[in-house]
Amino acid sequence: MLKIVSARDYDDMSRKAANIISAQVILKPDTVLGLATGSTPIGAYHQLIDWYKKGDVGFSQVRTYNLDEYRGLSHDDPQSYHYFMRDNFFDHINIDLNNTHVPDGANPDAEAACAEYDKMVADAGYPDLQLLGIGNNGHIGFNEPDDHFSKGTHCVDLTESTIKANSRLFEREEDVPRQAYTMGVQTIMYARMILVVANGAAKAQAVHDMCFGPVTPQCPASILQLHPNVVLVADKEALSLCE
Ligand SMILES: N[C@@H]1[C@@H](O)[C@H](O)[C@@H](COP(=O)(O)O)O[C@@H]1O
Repeated sequence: MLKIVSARDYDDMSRKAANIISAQVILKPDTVLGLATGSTPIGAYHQLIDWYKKGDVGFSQVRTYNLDEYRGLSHDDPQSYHYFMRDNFFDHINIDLNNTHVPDGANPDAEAACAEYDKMVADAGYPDLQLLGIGNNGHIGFNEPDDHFSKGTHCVDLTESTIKANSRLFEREEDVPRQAYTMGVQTIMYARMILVVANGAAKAQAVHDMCFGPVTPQCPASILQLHPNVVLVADKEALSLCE
């Protein structure tokens, strides 16, 4: 079942998403969280930091598994998702960094890096709650439109549209890595609950296709229609084609 929650704007979307994550962690302090990068979830992370500082929620027993990482970036590279997660979330809450996991983009052996990550996520029993953003082309994690749905963690070639979209965070478009390690669609579907966040008109088509389009690997997010417990929190612009 896919439940749509409409938010007024980015801040409202972020607070609503943070409320859902926070409730999950309060109810199950040793929650396994699947986490996402990108601009969209930053507001939710900052809201959770604020509630942590006020003593409303704690992360001492939480374990996290991120969706993806660029291949070839070291953990300390400011463009890496390792760095992003520390900078925007982990360094500001009481999480044990040993309990946080991101695919090892610094390992050039793609097969080994992906197999190792898959095993870690499986050993953790898969996320209780998976937070997801959505790409303009309907990608989730870095699972790009394709002719089949992917299974476990694997190495992907990023599409031109993703490289272009993500280049805003790099100095030059040439600096955007061309490959990434990402959890597969099947792994994402193993999460017991999935929380998708989306804002802005650029996401309207992808959000529409995710909710109401055919279930097809051409829009990887569309498979979420088959998951028993998905919540989409999106602002009005992202929902503008869903009326
Ligand atoms: N790999 C990430 C995704 O996990 C993210 O959901 C998406 C949207 O990013 P944003 O939230 O910045 O629009 O793009 C990136 O490529």
